[in-house]
Amino acid sequence: MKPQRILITGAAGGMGRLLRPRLARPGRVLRLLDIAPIDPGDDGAEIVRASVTDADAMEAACRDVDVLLHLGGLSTEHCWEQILEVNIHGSYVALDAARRAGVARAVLASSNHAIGYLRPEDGDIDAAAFPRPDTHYGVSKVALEALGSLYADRYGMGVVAVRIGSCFERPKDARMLRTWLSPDDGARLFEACFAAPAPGFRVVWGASDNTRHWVSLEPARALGYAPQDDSERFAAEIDAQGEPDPDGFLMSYLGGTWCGPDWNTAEKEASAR
Ligand SMILES: NC(=O)c1ccc[n+]([C@@H]2O[C@H](COP(=O)([O-])OP(=O)(O)OC[C@H]3O[C@@H](n4cnc5c(N)ncnc54)[C@H](O)[C@@H]3O)[C@@H](O)[C@H]2O)c1
Ligand SMILES: O=C(O)[C@H]1O[C@@H](O)[C@H](O)[C@@H](O)[C@@H]1O
Repeated sequence: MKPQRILITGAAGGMGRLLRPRLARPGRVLRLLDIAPIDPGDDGAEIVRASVTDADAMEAACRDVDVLLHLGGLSTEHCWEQILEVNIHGSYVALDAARRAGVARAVLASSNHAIGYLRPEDGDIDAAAFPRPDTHYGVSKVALEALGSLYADRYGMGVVAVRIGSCFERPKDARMLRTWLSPDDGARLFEACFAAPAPGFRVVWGASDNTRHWVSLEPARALGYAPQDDSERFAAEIDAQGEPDPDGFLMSYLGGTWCGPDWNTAEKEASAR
């Protein structure tokens, strides 16, 4: 049987490193791509040093691939030109290379920041809510989702955009108790996205089964995701850091402080001119 080959872009990054051991298995080849160096490891992974903005390199990287897991790009706010080139154009290049190479499934790392301006106080947020991006970065994730929708409808690719909350070893603050995606649940969720039959295009929320939650997991569960972790086991430690201001940006918006003045990149760019 042909081994399942998964191309992971941005594999040198935080999530890529957390996911590599969790997604590796017999009969599967991980092809790991990044502009940054990647540990060769001893798991038989194929390493590709390339940019997601390089169409020829991406087409070569997509050859014989069954699934594209697109994590690569800028993972925080940047100036518009960089976001446009790396996150928006780079996502187009990656998806179009996948189409040309006949890759049937794409799983895209979208973000809570695509809907960052939604307010949890208005009730549990719909995972596939209409975009409310909080930054240029958030706009790039909306564009990523739109590209995914286009490639599903026009070219018949199965595409799942995961609006990831906060995927780290552990939650770091009171907001992340609401948005945390444990690395193990991250792997479970991506496996569900790889295996779901004929998903068409879906937008799902990427979080663990946190007691304190803001966004519905139902669309992800409908794909077969069965989360097993809950950030509550870190709650006592995080609560001991002190009660966050309930009216501050951190707790008022899904995107947290990214909705506040510290992340107003357009204003910073204007004042630097
Ligand atoms: N970690 C989270 O909580 C979280 C939450 C929501 C969304 N996401 C998204 O998930 C993805 C992975 O996040 P992360 O936390 O691992 O980020 P990260 O910054 O640690 O990793 C991103 C990787 O992409 C690589 N990269 C940057 N430009 C590239 C290019 N032109 N070509 C190829 N690779 C390039 C970087 O070198 C880096 O290794 C990102 O798309 C991020 O926006 C992450
Ligand atoms: O909102 C969050 O916690 C996370 O959102 C992701 O999109 C970002 O890549 C990451 O840097 C943030 O920590």
